[in-house]
Amino acid sequence: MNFSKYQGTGNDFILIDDRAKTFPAHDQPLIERLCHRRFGIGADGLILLQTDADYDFRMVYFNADGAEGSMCGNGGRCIVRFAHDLGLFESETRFIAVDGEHTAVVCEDDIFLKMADVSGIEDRDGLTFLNTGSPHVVQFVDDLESLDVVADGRAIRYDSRFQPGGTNVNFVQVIDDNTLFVRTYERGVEDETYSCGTGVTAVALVAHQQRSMSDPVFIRTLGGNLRISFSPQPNSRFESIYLIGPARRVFVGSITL
Ligand SMILES: N[C@H](CCC[C@H](N)C(=O)O)C(=O)O
Repeated sequence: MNFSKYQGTGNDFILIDDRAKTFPAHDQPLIERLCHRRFGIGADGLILLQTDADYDFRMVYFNADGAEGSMCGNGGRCIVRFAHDLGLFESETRFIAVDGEHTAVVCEDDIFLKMADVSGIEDRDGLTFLNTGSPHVVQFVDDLESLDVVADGRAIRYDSRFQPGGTNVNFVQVIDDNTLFVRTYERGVEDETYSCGTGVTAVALVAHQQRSMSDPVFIRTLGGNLRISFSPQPNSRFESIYLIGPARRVFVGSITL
């Protein structure tokens, strides 16, 4: 079985053209092994591209632990690039994912990915929480460089306030008026990743609400730079949210099952 490897700001994914629906999508140990960085290809997640009668394609996303995940923003940009490389559309596409419809535009290196509308930002006993397709905590810190993201992130990920599903955790340092540095602990990978698309989207919206940051918000991650534009609405609602940044094919190969 053939696969491609893509990365979006260092969040890396195995992409499989599953239009023939032959991939064993319920084999969780197999997906976990393929994502394993010693026993497999190595990736933060695995994404199937399937057909859909009403859209250009369907995105089915699995976390590195093999379980089907919620929406993945960097993976969304990667599957748009993959579909473009497969010749499924020219410059604009419409696809369906676990959190509903997405549109995207390919513009040279960058993919402009429209994210789901956000319906509110909560305060869960002192922690800021919102859902941008995946659940995220956003916490501002003063010194992000020296923070123990894995230990501090894991404590919040398993905190009772976010059970049963748990949450992803983003730590943010303000760099200047419209730039933030973000590091993320990702649920389902159970580690820090180089970047998280739904995570930085959550961060940008919280920065607008709590720090009056205007769009576009520029984000630095360990794996590169992203920007987020959005249209704020009353009651902490946000529409027309775009996650903008690069997504590239790294290599192609075949899996020996
Ligand atoms: N890396 C992804 C997030 C995956 C979400 C996953 N970790 C979960 O919440 O289950 C992104 O770029 O948005």
